[in-house]
Amino acid sequence: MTEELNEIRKKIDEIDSKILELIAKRNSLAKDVAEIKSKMGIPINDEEREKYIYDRIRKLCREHKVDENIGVQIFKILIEHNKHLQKQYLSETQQK
Ligand SMILES: C=C(O[C@@H]1C=C(C(=O)O)C=C[C@H]1O)C(=O)O
Repeated sequence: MTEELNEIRKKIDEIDSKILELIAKRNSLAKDVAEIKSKMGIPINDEEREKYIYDRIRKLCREHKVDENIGVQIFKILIEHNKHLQKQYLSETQQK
């Protein structure tokens, strides 16, 4: 029983590591996006793009039988954090 639980927890730990790796990859794109937007003179926030992402996430949730609200909540955190990183990057680079 305990061995089986440990095995399952090992799998969960591996999945968590992969999720974190992907979050880091997503975050790392913030600088590139911010750079391009700054050059183009367009705002960091893009509501249309966010709507597209949320609609797509809802669809993926339905396909994978994941609760849509959970999916949207997770991506809200990721998107808000990405915008924060973009703002942080621009304020750091524009000060120099
Ligand atoms: C990354 C972008 O900037 C913002 C952050 C987004 C995200 O984290 O996916 C989406 C739209 C923008 O509000 C983008 O415009 O693609």
